[in-house]
Amino acid sequence: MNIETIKTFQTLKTPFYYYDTTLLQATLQAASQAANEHGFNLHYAIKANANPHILDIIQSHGIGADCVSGNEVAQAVASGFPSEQIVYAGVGKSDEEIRLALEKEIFCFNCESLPEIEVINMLAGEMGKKASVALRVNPNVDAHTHHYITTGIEENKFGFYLYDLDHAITACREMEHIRLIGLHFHIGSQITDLTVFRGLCLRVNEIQSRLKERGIILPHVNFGGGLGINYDCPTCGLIPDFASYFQIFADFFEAQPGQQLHFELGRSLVGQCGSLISRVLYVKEGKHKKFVILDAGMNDLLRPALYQAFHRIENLTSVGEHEKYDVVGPICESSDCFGKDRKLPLTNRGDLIAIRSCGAYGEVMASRYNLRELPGSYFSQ
Ligand SMILES: Cc1ncc(COP(=O)(O)O)c(C=O)c1O
Ligand SMILES: N[C@@H](CCCC[NH3+])C(=O)O
Repeated sequence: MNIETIKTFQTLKTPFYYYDTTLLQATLQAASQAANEHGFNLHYAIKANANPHILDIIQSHGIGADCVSGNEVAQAVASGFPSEQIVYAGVGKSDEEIRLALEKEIFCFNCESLPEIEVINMLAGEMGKKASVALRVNPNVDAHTHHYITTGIEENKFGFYLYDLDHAITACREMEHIRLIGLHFHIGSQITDLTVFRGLCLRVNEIQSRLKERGIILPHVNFGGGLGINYDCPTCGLIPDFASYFQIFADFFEAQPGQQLHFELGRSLVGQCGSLISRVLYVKEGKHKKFVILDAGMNDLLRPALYQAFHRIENLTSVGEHEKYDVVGPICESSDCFGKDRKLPLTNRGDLIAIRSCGAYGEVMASRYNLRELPGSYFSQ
């Protein structure tokens, strides 16, 4: 962040999210180019950041949308994502949400259980429509990420378990208002070991050859999202290595003739462009440590409290000698801590602090806990 930007921050009410739109544009460009090289279809997982201005920028790159609620579907449509590029996943779609998605004629429901598909079939019938459906399969592939954000092993609630798949396909084919068009996978988030995706490809190959023996080839395969970002050193990896990520699917997935591949990236598209900017309210000396108390709390950025997630913390306005601090918020919870023993320049009341890599699952997970205001958002020019 340059001096002019920091000067502007001084005039703004903190805390707020700041988005570097130049970086966002460059990231979207890199991702689209890498996907296009292989003819892959790219969707943006709106759950990562649903700020309308961010959505405007993303949809202008011709990227589709992956949604997980009726409101996300409505927002995607309102933001200009074409219906035929909208997919909708989630283990608990309500009747109202399903009706809305049918009305908007989205490309595909990524379905997670037979009871859900039976309801979609019934509602589509009532509305005189046919719903396109992909089965989300839980492939039992460990994503080697934080336990809370692993979604593709059998203990997780997500998707059809492998032993249920044959039965589910047969059942779908008997439903009058369901058009079965594909398979969907999403094994977890913040995956930094790319060999995990190779493992996913190999498992999907096995699943496909089993289906092929039954004469079943579905035209669409969706590999979900999950590509991680570098939280330890954002500047070392401002733009994730999309080329290597997509190359894995090109190399290891045995696509059937005419089969289309889809991806739903969230974090890797928006994570590095956002920072949470806050002010130091107090510096408090404890017996064993010093605390920097910010005017931002876990209600503004939940990730450290929820997943013990690491985010880099920078003092934007002080330089010089360093000290170790615990950087905490004002919320009445001990987990309201953004970082322990962080080395920062000698820090004072009024200093501006940036918490980096907050573009994904930051603003969108903010709450009004303790009846605090929601954080604002600003964008680079
Ligand atoms: C079904 C589905 N697709 C895509 C994503 C996006 O994941 P990520 O932000 O890790 O790319 C998620 C979130 O984990 C998801 O649940
Ligand atoms: N919210 C999580 C990721 C969950 C992704 C949604 N399935 C995070 O901040 O890392």
